[in-house]
Amino acid sequence: MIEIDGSYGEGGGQILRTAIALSAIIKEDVTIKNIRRNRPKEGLKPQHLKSIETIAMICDADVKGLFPGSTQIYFSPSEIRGVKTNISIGTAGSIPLLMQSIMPIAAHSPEKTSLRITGGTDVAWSPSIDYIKEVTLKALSKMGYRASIRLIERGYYPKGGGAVEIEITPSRIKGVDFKAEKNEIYGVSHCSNLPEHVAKRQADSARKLLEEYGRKSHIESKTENYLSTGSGITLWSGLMGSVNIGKKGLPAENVGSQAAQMLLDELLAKAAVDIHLADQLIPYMGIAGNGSFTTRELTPHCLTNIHVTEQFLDVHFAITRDNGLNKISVE
Ligand SMILES: Nc1ncnc2c1ncn2[C@@H]1O[C@H](COP(=O)(O)OP(=O)(O)OP(=O)(O)O)[C@@H](O)[C@H]1O
Repeated sequence: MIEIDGSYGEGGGQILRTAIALSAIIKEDVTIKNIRRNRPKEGLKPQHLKSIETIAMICDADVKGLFPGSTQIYFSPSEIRGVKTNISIGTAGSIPLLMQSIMPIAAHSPEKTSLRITGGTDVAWSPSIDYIKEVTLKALSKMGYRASIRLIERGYYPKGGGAVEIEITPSRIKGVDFKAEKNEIYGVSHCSNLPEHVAKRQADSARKLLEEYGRKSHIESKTENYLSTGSGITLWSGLMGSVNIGKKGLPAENVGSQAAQMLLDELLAKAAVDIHLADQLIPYMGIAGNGSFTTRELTPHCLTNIHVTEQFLDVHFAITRDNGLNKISVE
């Protein structure tokens, strides 16, 4: 049995997602203690509970300690199988983060996995659904990963009510040496139950700042009347993305220009992947047993994911410097 200390490094929910996913893939029991110790309110939140419940269903696992606020769980997996089911995280729990926990496992199933997930699609401290589709999945597809994602309705904090369908096809993950790419910039600026000009102003201000740096962009504006009220913007270019969520008191112009600035920070660094994709790729590179990328900054999320992945798989990640960037390679 593997023991993981959930307070290590970043000490957040990602340790849990990576540990449970890898436990299911290598079929080895795991105990995780001190869950989310470094967060203001430690223990399992609805998003984490639903992730573990869904993974337990996919691999017929025996789980102990699965309740809201729990700080220790024991997870004992069996065979992975394809499932077709609906999952409701409730309110605005992050759909992309639940997907992050399930995606590595579903690729190892002998059958397809089809999930319809309800919750939040565009919430703070999480990739947006557009980021998962346009950045994460694009990188993973280069590694042989096969999935399709369909956005049905957006869900914003606090009401949620968003819905997404994901279908994952069994696939073999292979390592890739990711290189910096030069691509056009795309984006989607959206709002719900707010005037049309909110999404438009977000898009216009992002476009304007990108133009000042000589970058042309194609940003769609969308206004809908969904269950929840909110706004946001996701920009992407190759394997770089940026996400910003609107909030009361933050002018739409700032939502757009901050997203553009975050993307520019990534593009100007000329690394292969952005700082968020970097941490997300680690478990897949571990599974593949090879691959590399450069990234602008090594985040605590990335370093923690490396540590957790190394506890489960017989891999070592080397961290070196390459032309002023951080290079991560599987050895
Ligand atoms: N703006 C963003 N764009 C893309 N990915 C993001 C963004 N913000 C966060 N992420 C990703 O979301 C994940 C967040 O993990 P983290 O452990 O912080 O979340 P969590 O499960 O909600 O836990 P906690 O509530 O404990 O913070 C990481 O993979 C991170 O890279």
